[in-house]
Amino acid sequence: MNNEAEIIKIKDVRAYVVKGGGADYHDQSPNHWILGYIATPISIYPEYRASRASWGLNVLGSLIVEVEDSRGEVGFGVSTGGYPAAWIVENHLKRFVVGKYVGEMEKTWDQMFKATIFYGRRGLVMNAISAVDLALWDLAGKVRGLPVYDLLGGPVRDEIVFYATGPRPDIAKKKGFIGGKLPLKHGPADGIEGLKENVRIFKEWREQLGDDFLLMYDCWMSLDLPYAMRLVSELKPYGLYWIEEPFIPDDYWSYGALAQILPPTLLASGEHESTLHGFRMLLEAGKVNVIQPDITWVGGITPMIKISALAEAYGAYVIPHGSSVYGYHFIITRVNSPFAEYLVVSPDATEIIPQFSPLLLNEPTPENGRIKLSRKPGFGVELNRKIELVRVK
Ligand SMILES: C[C@H](O)[C@H](O)CC(=O)C(=O)O
Ligand SMILES: [Mg+2]
Repeated sequence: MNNEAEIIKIKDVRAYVVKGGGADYHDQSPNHWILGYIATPISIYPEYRASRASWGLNVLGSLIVEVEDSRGEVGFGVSTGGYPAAWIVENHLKRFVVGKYVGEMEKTWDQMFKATIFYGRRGLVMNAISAVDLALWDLAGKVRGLPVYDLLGGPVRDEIVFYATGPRPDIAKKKGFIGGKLPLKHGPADGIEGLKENVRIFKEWREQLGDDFLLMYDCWMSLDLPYAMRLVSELKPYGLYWIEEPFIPDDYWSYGALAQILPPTLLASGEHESTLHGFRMLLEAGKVNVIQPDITWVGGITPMIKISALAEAYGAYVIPHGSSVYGYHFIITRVNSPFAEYLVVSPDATEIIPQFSPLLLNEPTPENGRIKLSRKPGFGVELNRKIELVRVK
């Protein structure tokens, strides 16, 4: 750390909310594929089965946090969490940031986490902490003139390869992705007919796409153990690479039970998990092979360093959920993160557009299924000032 950076202090923190896509990629118009007929825990209620907008998956909006240092340099970070998370940043977290020197991420994170345990640990509070932490890493990179991946120890590979999440794995394959993750359509409430339909959809894609293309199913917490066991048994002959998030995050024991019948199919989960201890439970009791922290939800880059090291000790991959550029800067520095997720956010899943569209400028987007990161300082992206940022106080 150069001496100059040591004495540069943070003088202001600002929180904003943006509606319409961005880091809250579920905040889309109701006819977007991501809000359609996809199994969720609340699908057991027929009135909430056909559309994920019906029960409010798109209510939050994106959170943006800016941190400004005494020389006027600004770093920013993003998350979901919308207005309530922005309020937490302005009215609670700010005090742990203003007056710190640029680069004090570990101490700031520890203070923000410990001061919010009484109402936090997960969800909105971790969204808020994430955006602050990412803003601090962005600023630290800008002050030093280095990309965040250099602050994390430097790249272990030249480029990142991707799988794509969405209902059109055929387009993903044509565009050079190494695999596709399908949203599971039916959950237990759709009965045996729904289960057979889930299997039929998967089988047809496998036959169309060939054996070497990775194919996964994302169950978005919607299954119970007996259903998951049967689904996996029926999909194994068709080369299910991983089954993702079959159960609600706290049910580590169903994860552990399912893990016993899975190999060679992998068990993936963790996008709604947080804290080092939460991931320890997922790895130890849940026996997951792939953990998927979302860097914009889990608390930012700072906790990722520990969580990723823990996963390595368990022989597990770390393939962050979503996370866009924040994930890319982390993944490129970690041996146990062999590829990345690209979440298809074009409404009909036919185009490859930036994951956090329209929030960021210069957001890297896979070309031929891969990305080479630039050497721009910080995370190398800027806020798109043409969209409406609403300041929250
Ligand atoms: C498609 C999934 O249901 C969800 O919207 C995104 C997700 O969980 C993932 O990308 O993983
Ligand atoms: Mg998922």
